[in-house]
Amino acid sequence: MPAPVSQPRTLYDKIWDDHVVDVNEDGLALIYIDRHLVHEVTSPQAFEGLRTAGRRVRRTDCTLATVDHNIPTASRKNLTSIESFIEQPDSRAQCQALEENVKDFGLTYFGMKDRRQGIVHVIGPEQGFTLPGITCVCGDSHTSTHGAFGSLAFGIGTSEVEHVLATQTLLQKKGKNMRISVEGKLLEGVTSKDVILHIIGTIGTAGGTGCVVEYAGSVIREFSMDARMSMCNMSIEGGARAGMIAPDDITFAYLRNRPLAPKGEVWDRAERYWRTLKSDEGAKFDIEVNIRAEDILPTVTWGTSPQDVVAITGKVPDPSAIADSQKRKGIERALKYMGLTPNTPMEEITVDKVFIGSCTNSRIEDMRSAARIVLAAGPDAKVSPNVQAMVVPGSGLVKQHAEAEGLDVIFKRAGFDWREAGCSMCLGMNPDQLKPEERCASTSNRNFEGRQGPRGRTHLLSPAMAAAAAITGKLTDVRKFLGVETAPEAKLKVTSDLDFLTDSVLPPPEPQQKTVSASELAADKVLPSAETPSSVPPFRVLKGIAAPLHIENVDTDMIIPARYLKTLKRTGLADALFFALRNDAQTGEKTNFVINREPYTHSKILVSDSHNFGCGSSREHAPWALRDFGILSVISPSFGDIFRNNCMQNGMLPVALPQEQCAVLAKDAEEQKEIEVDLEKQEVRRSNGEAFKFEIDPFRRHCLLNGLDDIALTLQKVDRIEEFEKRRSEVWPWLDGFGYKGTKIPVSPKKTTKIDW
Ligand SMILES: CC(C)[C@H](C(=O)O)[C@@H](O)C(=O)O
Ligand code: SF4
Repeated sequence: MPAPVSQPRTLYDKIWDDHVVDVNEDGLALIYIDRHLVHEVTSPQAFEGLRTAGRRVRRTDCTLATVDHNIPTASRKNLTSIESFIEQPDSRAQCQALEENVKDFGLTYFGMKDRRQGIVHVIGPEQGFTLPGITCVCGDSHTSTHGAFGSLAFGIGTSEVEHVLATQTLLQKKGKNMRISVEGKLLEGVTSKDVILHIIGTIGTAGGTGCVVEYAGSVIREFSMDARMSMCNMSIEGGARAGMIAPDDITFAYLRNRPLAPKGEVWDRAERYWRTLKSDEGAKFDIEVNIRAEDILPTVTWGTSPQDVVAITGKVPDPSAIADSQKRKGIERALKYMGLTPNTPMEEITVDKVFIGSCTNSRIEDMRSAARIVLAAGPDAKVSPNVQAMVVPGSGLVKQHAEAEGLDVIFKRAGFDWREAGCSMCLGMNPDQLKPEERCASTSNRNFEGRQGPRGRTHLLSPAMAAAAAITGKLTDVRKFLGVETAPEAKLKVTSDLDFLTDSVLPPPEPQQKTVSASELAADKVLPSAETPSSVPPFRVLKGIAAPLHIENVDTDMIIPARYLKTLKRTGLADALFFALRNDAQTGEKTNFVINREPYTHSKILVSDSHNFGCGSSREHAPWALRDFGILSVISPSFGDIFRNNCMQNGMLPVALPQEQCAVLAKDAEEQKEIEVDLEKQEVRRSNGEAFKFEIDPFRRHCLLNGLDDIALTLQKVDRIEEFEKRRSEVWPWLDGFGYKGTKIPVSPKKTTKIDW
């Protein structure tokens, strides 16, 4: 509850304070979640958990579901059902499971036949589901996108998805405040994508770990909402779980008249509140980073981490010039994977594929920016003969909007493939994938090994740069296409998003404030006692062989590639663990990778001597795969935030120790000496008896030691949640279910009380 506070507060502090339902003695807070987006990959196990426990979705009016990751982007002209349309059986099963679940639990769902369907992070803002001042979560790391509206938005794992579905709250530790200011004037041809790539290159992929980043400065203030979303989207690539931008007139103009935005007097009231959402003068930031706009050039990545950036005018780095041996090895490894020779000018790198899409860059402005370059290349410009280029709009509505502006014609005429909405080749869970060693200029956000297909090679860049690469067949400085006079008839006609949101095809918004009260919920369900043994096995002391790992920034795509996320279960993933490292891509034979070798095939612990283990995607499949293999504890100098949380939700212990101690333990592991992780004493013991102490939140320690289930514990606080909801309805009435009439929603809930939008 907002208490009278005299201290200057940051935007993050304010939103946080407004959402605290309860705080433990050790500072762990239960925060209320205003908006929950759900997709097919990270939700099946969560719904199954609800079913098993006999729980329902607490706030169907605050939950919105869609399919995006698995779906084909081929024409939907012949689409009758998911069953007949999706060929890959495991992709089909996940999409069908979501369709079942939204029916069973009474959720609003944008299916493949609904033109509002699209990537979760595109449709939330588009519909006005995302609003300033809210907390917003999704089982997806790029939920940070929604912070562009001045909200606290972050990705969570599947266990937390279940927690939010059941309780509409999350247990959270407050992060640090970080501010990144970009001041000055951007050079021609430099876009928000270049700005965020430059920032990640500056702070590194672990730079924002444990922080919520506020982007500030004149450059950010001048950015449109689409540009702000591209920036906040990639906060996770900078290690931060959330990024945010103070809402302003640009934000309000974007939101006004969106289907789910408040209307009339409620809008006025909301806007008055939203205008208070900015960091106070003198508010304290734990970390401040200042970037000069003039230092940013059109930027691309050369390696396999989003921090591996270089200006397009630059060259592939030369590892022989790097003194630090670990860094040098990292670069050598990345260059080998990328098939690049040191000192090659970036503009000489030829590409095989171009992908314009993903939740970073698939909005209308991204489409326009790419189309502008195609136009500037001349009326007869064609995609280079050696290149296959695809454009995948972020939602059915973006597609329709782009078509109304004739952008599809510009792309198609030049030989681009114009597709239907979805995540597509961003991670290739559908048929859109790179072949081994194919090189792609991609507007997505991750260039990890195997990200766009096994052994595929990714260069991240802006939509304009991607279009330029498609035409020339090489990574190209987009500025070569600027200042080119285009024929008057070739100029783009620009129309408003709202034309596509308010026409007769969409049901008009209808404010509705009915919610399931906590007492209603409690009445038909005896709450499980907190001390009831749950399915999470307790963790006390773990002794055994540890596998040493010497790779920096081990991302969750490396721990488990996307194609193994298509499961409906939490088990059976042992063979998928570190798949690309354990299996030779050419021969299919087992490699010499550490956990393939004796005695490490029996590892119970994994020791990384390098930072940022488990960064990237929120896939809980990463800890599930480790656990299935038999590894129950990971020791590393630092962890990706979501991965760390996900481990603890599964009775696994992530231990953060100083880098020197990790190096000592990794050496012990190399020598096949056993290591003992003792949670009770909070220490890691070497075989010679030396002990390294570690820190852990007291509450998390208690839960792990006793195998306690967070949901059962939270449901014991149902009175506090109900109290919060009552006040929320009074103070922020626009947050209760606004919405659709329901006529277009193709679901008929079976077991649950139906709450219409
Ligand atoms: C599938 C999902 C868990 C994942 C994420 O969290 O980011 C995906 O969207 C990705 O981009 O890798
Ligand atoms: S990063 Fe890619 S896969 Fe993940 S949500 Fe965005 S578009 Fe989808």
